[in-house]
Parts: sequence; C-alpha cells; structure tokens
Amino acid sequence: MARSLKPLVQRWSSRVFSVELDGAPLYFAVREKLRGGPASPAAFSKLQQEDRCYSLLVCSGDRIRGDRFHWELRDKLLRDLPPGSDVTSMSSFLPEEKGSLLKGYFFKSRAGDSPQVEELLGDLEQRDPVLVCSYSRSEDGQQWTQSLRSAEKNLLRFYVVPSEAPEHHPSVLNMINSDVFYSLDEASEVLRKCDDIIPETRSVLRMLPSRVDARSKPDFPVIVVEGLDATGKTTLTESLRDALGAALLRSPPQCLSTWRARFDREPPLIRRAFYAAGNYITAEQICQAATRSPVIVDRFWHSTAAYAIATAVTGPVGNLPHEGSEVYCWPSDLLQPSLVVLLTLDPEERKRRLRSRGLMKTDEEQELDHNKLFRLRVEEAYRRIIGPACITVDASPSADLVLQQALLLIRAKCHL
Ligand SMILES: Nc1ncnc2c1ncn2[C@@H]1O[C@H](COP(=O)(O)OP(=O)(O)O)[C@@H](O)[C@H]1O
Ligand SMILES: Nc1ccn([C@H]2C[C@H](O)[C@@H](COP(=O)(O)OP(=O)(O)O)O2)c(=O)n1
Repeated sequence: MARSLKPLVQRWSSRVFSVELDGAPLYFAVREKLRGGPASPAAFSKLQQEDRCYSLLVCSGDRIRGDRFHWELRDKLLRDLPPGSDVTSMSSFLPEEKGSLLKGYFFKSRAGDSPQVEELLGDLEQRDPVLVCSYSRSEDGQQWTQSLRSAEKNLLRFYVVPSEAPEHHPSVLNMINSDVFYSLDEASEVLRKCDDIIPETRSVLRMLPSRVDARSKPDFPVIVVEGLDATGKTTLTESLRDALGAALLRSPPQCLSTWRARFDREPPLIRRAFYAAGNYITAEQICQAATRSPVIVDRFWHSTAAYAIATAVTGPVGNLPHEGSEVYCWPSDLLQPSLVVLLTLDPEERKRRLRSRGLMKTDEEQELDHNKLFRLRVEEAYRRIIGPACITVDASPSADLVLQQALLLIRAKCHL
C-alpha cells in the first residue's frame, strides 16, 4: 500500500461501506473494538459458511486514472476470477463529506479458490491504486471481520457492524464536477488531462470557445427541446424550425459527431466532460445564430445533467439528490435558453415509437427501455433542474397537435 493511502486508512473506521447485494444496497461500518453492539448485518448471513469475501476499493490520487482503472477492473474481475464469484458494485464514503466516495467491487470466493484469488489480488495491489480487504466470519457465524492490508503489510482487523442508510445516495458526494460539470474550465481540465490516452481529445479541445460570456442576451429567443429518446424531439424541432424560420442546432454539435462514439466508450468522468464541452460549443453557435433568427436546440444541458445524475445514482427516484440541491443548478457560465420544453410520453407509446423507428441507439437508451427505474430517474432529474426550468408538453397527441402546443407556449413565453 502506498504511503499516500495512510490518511485514508487513519479514518477507516469513520467510513461507511455499501455493497449491492440482491439488487439492494447493504450498508455497514467497521469498528476496532466491539462494545457489545449488534453483530454483523443480517444480510451477511446469506453468504455460505465456507465463503470468504473480498473488496477492492479504487483510491488513485489521479481521478482520470482511477476512473479508467475502476471502469476496466470490472471486466478484469469477471474474466479472471473463478466462476460463481458474484462480483458486485461497492463503495465507501465518509458520511456528509463531499469528495470522500471510493468506488470498487465486492465478491465471494470459495475456500478452494483462495490461492488463485490471492494471486490476482496480490498482483493488483502491487501495480494498481487499490485497497484490498478480505472478510471472514467467526466460528459461530455471527460476527464478520474485515482485514485491510496496511503499509507495513500486516493486517488491520476490524469488526463488521451494521450502519444506517445515509440520507443521500453515496454517489451524490462526488457528483459535482465528476458526473456533472458546472463550468467550461472544469470540463476542459478533464479533457486536457486525458489527451495522451485519448488523442481524439485534442481535436475536441481545439473546438472549444476561447472564452464564454453567458451574460450577453441573444437578440432572438433560444428554445431548447428536451426529452427521452423517441419522444419526438427531432420531429418537433424540425417543424418549429420551419414554422418560425428558425435556425436548428443540437448538442452535442454536428462537429463532434465523429468522436462521440469514442467518448461513449469511456468511463463517466471523461464521457460527461465530453458532453459538457459539447454544450459550450453549441452555446457559441447559438449566440451567432441568434443574432439573425430564433434558434431551436435539440437537447442541451438538461440532457447532460439528467442522464449523468440518473446513471450515478441507483435504485428508486427517492435516491436522487433532493429537489433544490445544488446539483440541479444551471452552470453560471453557460448561455441560458429563453425556454426549455420537455416532451413527455407514456412508456408504452415511447416503446412503440422506438420500435417503429427500428433502431436502438446508445447503451444508455437501451438501458432506458429495460430499466424502468432508470427512466423514472432521468425524467425526474429533468424536472428538478432549475435556472431555466423546463416546461412539460405531453407528446402523445399527433405531431401537428404537439407542434401547435409548443407554438402556443413559445408565443406566450418568448413574445414571438
Ligand atoms: N406526435 C407524434 N405522434 C406519433 N408519432 C410521432 C410523433 N412525434 C414523432 N413521432 C414518431 O416517433 C418516432 C420518434 O420521433 P423522433 O422525432 O425521432 O424522436 P427523438 O428525436 O426524440 O428521438 C419517429 O418515428 C417519429 O416519426
Ligand atoms: N446534450 C446532451 C445530449 C446527449 N447526451 C447523452 C445522454 C445520453 O447518454 C445520450 C442520449 O443521446 P441520443 O443519441 O439517444 O439522443 P438523440 O436520440 O440523438 O436525441 O447522450 C448528453 O449527455 N448531453
């Protein structure tokens, strides 16, 4: 273990740990001494008598390296661990302490597999920014202990005890400027730092505006249309362009389309920085176009933030950062549209439109179809964003009626 990890280990027993077991988070803490408190969380008892468990937490000082390593580690574990290891997501955090979240994995191992597992973990520990813990249970099966390898290679042993669920989903602690970016500087700093590993980044950086001025008010109204895939954004934005004699733009902008698939394969930090950068490029295009005509924009910051927040958080809508949280606030250096229209659609009708269009797109869009909770989180995150907030339009009537509804709103709100 590197020397730099010492401060982390010193506060080890102030941490809460979270493991996804059977699709629900199990929270636990560790204590150096047992003071007659409760034994290990009941969910641990589901693990077989002969099972030993392990956790790996990524703790790189370099967040780009750490995020990429964490992203690749899952595949490595699934490939190299014995079958039946049940690799699942894990995290650890200091309650209420921003930036304290560590992400990693938890898995089981049968006694007979120990040599193979220990060899893999030993290799990882030597080369990579990980903290490895093993978990074993007492003879009577009631008490689990967690062993953490210290800098001196001896084991620090802790008792595993139950912990209450935190008030917010742990991911919220690291969301700002990791999942969601709030300034061009923060997003471009991430992109600059990964230009050696992703050469395409240099081309993206060259397209970024040299300065941003979010205060100058465009001459003509800027109307953003948001919504899940297949809610009818393309149909509506094209009709609005024709009806209003407007310019039609999108985010990510056309000039980034060559590189989008490349960044979609990257872990969240890099991927979200790419989409954030796209918004600033689109903002510059909006400013220019809005000197001549109204501007219609197909997706903008609402999409970037809502998908990022809904992906970082798991589980029901109640796990989202609470309404009014700073994570929903529009970046102060990004041009504010005059109006944001959110198209909403009944899930069955959306699926029908997706099918009739005949193609599914990004993994996240496929996920939306499979995972009802994810779809609900994205929609709710859209609704919670403020400065500007979005105005919902029901997209289930015919395309012409949806257009009329949107035109009514635009005339009322933008004096067109
Ligand atoms: N109001 C509507 N009623 C019925 N079908 C629609 C309507 N709006 C769009 N569609 C159809 O639904 C599909 C998805 O629409 P599209 O505009 O491509 O959505 P998005 O741009 O949001 O992904 C297309 O096949 C389109 O023709
Ligand atoms: N401004 C934007 C636009 C899209 N995204 C992300 C969010 C989702 O992962 C995908 C959705 O894009 P998708 O290609 O399905 O969108 P369209 O159907 O082209 O409107 O892109 C973003 O983060 N910021």
